[in-house]
Amino acid sequence: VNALSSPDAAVPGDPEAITHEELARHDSAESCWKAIHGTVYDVTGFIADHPTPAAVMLEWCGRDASEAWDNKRPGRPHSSFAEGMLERFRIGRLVD
Ligand code: HEM
Repeated sequence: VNALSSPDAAVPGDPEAITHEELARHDSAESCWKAIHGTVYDVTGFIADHPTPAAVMLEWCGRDASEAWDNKRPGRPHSSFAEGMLERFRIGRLVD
C-alpha cells in the first residue's frame, strides 16, 4: 500500500498528513487548527479578524469544523469570498 493507492492513510514522513490526535492538540487561541472537509487549516492568526465574537471561532479549534463551516448560521454556508480565504491557512490534510 502506498500513498497513491491509499490517499487517506497516514504515510510516515508525509509532511502533509495530520492525524486527529495532532489536530486535537491545537484547540486554543494560542494555536487553533480546524479540519474542514478533509483539509487542515491553521486559523490562529484569523481569530481576531473573524467578523464574530472570538468564541464563535474558538469553539471549533482542534476539531472537525466542516459542519460549522457549512452552517455559519443554520442552513447558511460561508460565502465564496470566505471560501477563497481558506487556502492561505492550509497546512495539510486530515488522516486517521
Ligand atoms: C469553523 C468555524 C466557523 C464558524 C462557526 C463561523 C461562523 C461565522 C459566522 C456566525 C459569521 C457571521 C454571520 C454571517 O456572515 O452570517 C461568519 C462570517 C464569516 N466568516 Fe466564519 N466561521 C467559522 C470559520 C471561519 C474561518 C476559518 C474563516 C476564514 C476563512 C471564516 C471567514 C468568515 C468570513 C469572511 C465571514 C464574513 C461573511 C462571509 O463571507 O460568509 N470563518 N462566520
